[in-house]
Amino acid sequence: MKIDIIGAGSLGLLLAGMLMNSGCEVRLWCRTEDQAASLAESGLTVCNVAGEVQAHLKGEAMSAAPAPLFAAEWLKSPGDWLLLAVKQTVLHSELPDLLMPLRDITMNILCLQNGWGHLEMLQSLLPAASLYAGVTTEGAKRESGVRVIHAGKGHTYIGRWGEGGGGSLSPESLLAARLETAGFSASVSNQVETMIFRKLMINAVINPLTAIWRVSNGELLASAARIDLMRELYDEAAAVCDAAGIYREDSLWDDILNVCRATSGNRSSMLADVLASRETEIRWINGALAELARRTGVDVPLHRGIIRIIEGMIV
Ligand SMILES: NC(=O)C1=CN([C@@H]2O[C@H](COP(=O)(O)OP(=O)(O)OC[C@H]3O[C@@H](n4cnc5c(N)ncnc54)[C@H](OP(=O)(O)O)[C@@H]3O)[C@@H](O)[C@H]2O)C=CC1
Ligand SMILES: CC(C)(CO)C(=O)C(=O)O
Repeated sequence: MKIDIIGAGSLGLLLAGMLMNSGCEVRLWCRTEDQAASLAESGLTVCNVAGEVQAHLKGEAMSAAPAPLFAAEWLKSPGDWLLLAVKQTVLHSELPDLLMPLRDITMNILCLQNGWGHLEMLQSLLPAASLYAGVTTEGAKRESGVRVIHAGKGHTYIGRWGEGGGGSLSPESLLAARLETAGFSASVSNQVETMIFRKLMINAVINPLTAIWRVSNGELLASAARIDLMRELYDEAAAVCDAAGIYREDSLWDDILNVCRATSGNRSSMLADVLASRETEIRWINGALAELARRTGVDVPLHRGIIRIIEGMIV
């Protein structure tokens, strides 16, 4: 299986390193020539949280190049899967131009972004492509352009966007099997919309509060005042899901508390973005929820307020 990955950040490097280590052909498409050159020189290292090396690929084994070359190269030599491992912000701003030459091409694309709204955008941009959502609880943290930490082992659900799931020989089943061979836990889901919303609810409660209070995920549970506000955000989000007819498990609130415990030392991705003065993904997480609330006639004043607070942090 030949896999292209656009985005050589935390998740992209983790996927590339583990897939290549298990013998898969991977082409990695970076934002900068500098990172592609560093990877060709130093190779790629994946470590676990204890600092032990899980995979090391030598520089000469790497196929890394700047992303603007991707479309022309793909047309010359097509891959089986394209994995998009950039942030929502980039997916909506720079990726459309980069992918435009593939507009009429039939190809399989897996979108790994947290949040909601990107799949519709991509489907209208690339009407011939088969789009899949990848909802992952893997934890990845890039240490440098050539080194990534596998910060937490999770599970990845892969599901066809817009249509029911396929059978055992469907492209998504083969990709899930390939990820399993690489050491990940992965399976196919034919309820991908439910999975996306479940992850969105978790991110909508945890991410903005960690970013505002500048605390780790676990520190959200340190006081009753923090938990109360989390609960109020959750209740608003749950009302939106119910009004929109989106299934939600009864255990979801407890699941959110458990994510805080399981990732207690983690800096959420939104806190990391705020600390690095990068635009956050709030528009596609709480923002998507607020938009759905508007369409279903539910009021979500806390989410609306929190979106403005986070957006005001980046100038
Ligand atoms: N990290 C994780 O554990 C998880 C992440 N996700 C989701 O996965 C997505 C990616 O997250 P993550 O890997 O953490 O993010 P990172 O910011 O670590 O990585 C994004 C990468 O995209 C690159 N990039 C930016 N612009 C372009 C471009 N025009 N062309 C090619 N590459 C570009 C960045 O390059 P540069 O650094 O040079 O700017 C960076 O390497 C997000 O939507 C996130 O919500 C989901 C679950 C877990
Ligand atoms: C689950 C959580 C909150 C883990 O940090 C996450 O997905 C994120 O930080 O974006």
